[in-house]
Amino acid sequence: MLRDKVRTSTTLSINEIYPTIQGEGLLVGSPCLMVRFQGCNIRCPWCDQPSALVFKRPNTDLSTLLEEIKRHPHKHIVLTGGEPLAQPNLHLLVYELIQEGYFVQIETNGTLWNENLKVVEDRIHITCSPKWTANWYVHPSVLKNAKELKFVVDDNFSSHILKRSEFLPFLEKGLVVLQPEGNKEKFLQKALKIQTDLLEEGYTVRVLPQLHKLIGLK
Ligand SMILES: C[S@@+](CC[C@H](N)C(=O)[O-])C[C@H]1O[C@@H](n2cnc3c(N)ncnc32)[C@H](O)[C@@H]1O
Ligand SMILES: Nc1nc2[nH]cc(C(=O)O)c2c(=O)[nH]1
Ligand code: SF4
Ligand SMILES: [Mg+2]
Repeated sequence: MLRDKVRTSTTLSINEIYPTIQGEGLLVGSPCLMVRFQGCNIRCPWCDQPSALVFKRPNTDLSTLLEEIKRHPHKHIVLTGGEPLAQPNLHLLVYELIQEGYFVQIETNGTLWNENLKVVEDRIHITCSPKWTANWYVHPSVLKNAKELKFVVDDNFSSHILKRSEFLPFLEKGLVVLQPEGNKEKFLQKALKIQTDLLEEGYTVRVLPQLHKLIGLK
């Protein structure tokens, strides 16, 4: 059967799969299965998943990956990395997950898109985290489909980034999360100051440290 052939001939580059609580963004607190891919097209100096940036493990075929996912009770699947949209076959996994009734979230730096996702674009929760290491570039299709923008607040971040024309609609709709780099106190205070200043201008942004790091989860 064609579907079986696709499942056994398709491979993806997996770093790790583990159950946890969504520690970031608008879906924070939700029990989820983290599916972390290997490889990323950019390099952020403070990336907290450095082991996922390299290709250490051999690829996994789609059928084996689906069997592993189905062994868990979780319905919320977080596709992350590394950069999940750098996986050429990501769409084939997403099709299968949606077909099986999973809630699919993609954590992405936003620089890449996969046109094969167009047919399911309205059924994925895309969390886009734009990066200065990519000069804040976000692919137009990611901008069109993202449910939230999550900015890491570090020394390079400032609120005028949020006023860029491509990000302003998210700011106006209250769909921006400020995430202090490394949960560091100085970046938490910077994020809170930005939040207060923006409130004076009529904008509401959320400040959310990485919950999993605070409660000792991965
Ligand atoms: C490791 S990345 C993987 C997915 C994708 N490459 C991306 O950057 O969105 C997952 C999330 O962790 C955030 N992140 C990475 N390192 C961080 C750090 N040191 N402090 C806070 N957030 C960090 C990223 O901005 C992103 O929102
Ligand atoms: N608990 C937990 N939540 C997360 N949300 C996004 C993560 C990521 O690395 O993409 C992440 C992570 O690494 N752990
Ligand atoms: S884009 Fe994401 S995975 Fe890639 S280096 Fe930056 S934070 Fe890490
Ligand atoms: Mg992480």
